[in-house]
Amino acid sequence: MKLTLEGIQNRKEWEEKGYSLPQYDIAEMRKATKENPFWIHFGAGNLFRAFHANVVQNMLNNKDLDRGLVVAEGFDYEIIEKMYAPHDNLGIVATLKADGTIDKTVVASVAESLPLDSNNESAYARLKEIFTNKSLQMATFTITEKGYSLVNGKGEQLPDITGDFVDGPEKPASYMGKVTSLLYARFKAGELPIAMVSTDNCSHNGDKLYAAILAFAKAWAENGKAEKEFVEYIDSNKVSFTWSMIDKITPRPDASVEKNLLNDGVEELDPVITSKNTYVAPFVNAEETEYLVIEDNFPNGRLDLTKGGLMFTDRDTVDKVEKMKVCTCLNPLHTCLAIFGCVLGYNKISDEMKDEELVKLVETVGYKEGLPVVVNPGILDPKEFIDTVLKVRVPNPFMPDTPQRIATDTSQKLAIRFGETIKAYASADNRNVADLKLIPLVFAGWLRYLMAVDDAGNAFELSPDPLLDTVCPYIEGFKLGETKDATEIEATLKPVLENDKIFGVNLYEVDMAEKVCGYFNEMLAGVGSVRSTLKKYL
Ligand SMILES: NC(=O)c1ccc[n+]([C@@H]2O[C@H](COP(=O)([O-])OP(=O)(O)OC[C@H]3O[C@@H](n4cnc5c(N)ncnc54)[C@H](O)[C@@H]3O)[C@@H](O)[C@H]2O)c1
Ligand SMILES: O=P(O)(O)OC[C@@H](O)[C@@H](O)[C@H](O)[C@H](O)CO
Repeated sequence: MKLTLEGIQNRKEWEEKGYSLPQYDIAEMRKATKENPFWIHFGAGNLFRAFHANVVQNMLNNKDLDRGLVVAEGFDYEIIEKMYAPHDNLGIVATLKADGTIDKTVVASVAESLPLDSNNESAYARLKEIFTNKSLQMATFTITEKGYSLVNGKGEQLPDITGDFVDGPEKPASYMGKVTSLLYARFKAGELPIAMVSTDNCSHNGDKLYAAILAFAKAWAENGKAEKEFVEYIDSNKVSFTWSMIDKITPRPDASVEKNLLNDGVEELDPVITSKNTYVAPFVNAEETEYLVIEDNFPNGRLDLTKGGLMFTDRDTVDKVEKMKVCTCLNPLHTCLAIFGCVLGYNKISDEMKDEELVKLVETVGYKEGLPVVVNPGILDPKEFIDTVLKVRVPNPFMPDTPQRIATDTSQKLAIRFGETIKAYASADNRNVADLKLIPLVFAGWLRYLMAVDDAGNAFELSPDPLLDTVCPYIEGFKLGETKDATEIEATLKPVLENDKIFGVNLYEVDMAEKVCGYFNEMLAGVGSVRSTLKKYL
């Protein structure tokens, strides 16, 4: 059983093994999509394949759509070369249910996959052709939070960005430069309307995309590389930068799922860790639960994607629902488990949900510290949401999610995942930041994590994070078994603790720095001291 257009011709063979196959004419769908694309996605990683592409597949099956999607990959071209091209853009989605069964679907909704690479003339020309097509309604993104950044960890502009600002839209090297050059082509084609929809886990994600693209438009206009009307176009109601909230736990492709598919007879499933550190395979594995709530602002109209389960609402509701998920009911709890999971030697998130202290930790951070300051968005109930996260989704033993995946880019996530709660306590008349006992423990846990030595005293590898080079030097002087006096710790860690980009607040200004240092010192005492610190405070 080969995962190619030819390989799935023998439908009976796949269906006998329980695979759901596309119920539409793939060639016809691809032709229609190429002629009149309506949806392009940037970021060909796992979430896109498990969620966006699967939604479109379901809608194609139900005849709610007649066209699929185009995907562009602008950071890690290996994903296209190694996973999309050899499999004719097909992918297997393995949905891991809480009862242990796996739904297996061959998804064929990706009509075209293209590297967003300005050195690849034909692919770039094709992308411009897509962007100048009147039919295009939306561009979605899953490129991680750092994908929108124009600066490095020290706040310095990235060299590619500086070069692109000067050189203009002809041949940009940076991701956002490339995306802006496609929008420039759309502007030149008659200021055609479009919705730019970030579906990354960052607060007010649409604003991040807008800020990056606007910076390019302004720089190009200032440097005589684009008309000033291009800036007006980006700022006009012809181009929207909608906010969204996305939710579907999508772990990296897992060996147990690969084995299951191999046992069915599916061939050539080898996962790859690309040179840019993306974990990809011809299949993706994800949970069943999914939410995609999007601000309903589509200047070129939109098809009725509610039939695929997407929810459309106003910006204020998206804001509330995103805050509920990203700042309280899911992602902070994930980060607690990621940090302490790595330090306590766990390799599976669901196993951590059998650990008495860790369960108490996430319950307290979630229900006691976070939930009281959450605003109910109305369309999803925060209490029910967190209940399902902690009782069904995260403990699902069939989900091969790892603390190491979630620990990726922690420095980029602490501010939104915990900082908003701290700010809410600081600004409420009836609350006190000092009542937050465990959020500072998690911050201390992160500093302890950065030592890259687990609670048993063994070295482990830190997950990739753009700030490692910036923050690790402050941690270098600390050794397991060597506690220090409080002033010494604070003096060393001050530049980190006062960095509001990392924590969302300056920890000194909210009187939390001392508490974090105290916890950190306790966790330094020796082998087992992370566990004993958790026991002491939980
Ligand atoms: N996996 C999940 O459970 C999940 C759930 C909800 C939201 N998300 C959001 O989706 C994002 C992607 O998740 P995924 O599971 O697809 O990850 P993935 O590792 O499978 O794919 C990451 C994607 O981002 C791109 N990327 C990485 N670094 C980049 C950079 N510096 N600039 C531009 N592009 C870059 C990669 O090329 C790839 O396309 C997450 O960062 C998060 O914001 C993920
Ligand atoms: O994807 P990230 O890197 O923002 O965060 C890791 C996980 O917390 C995240 O992917 C969750 O699985 C996801 O947000 C669930 O919807």
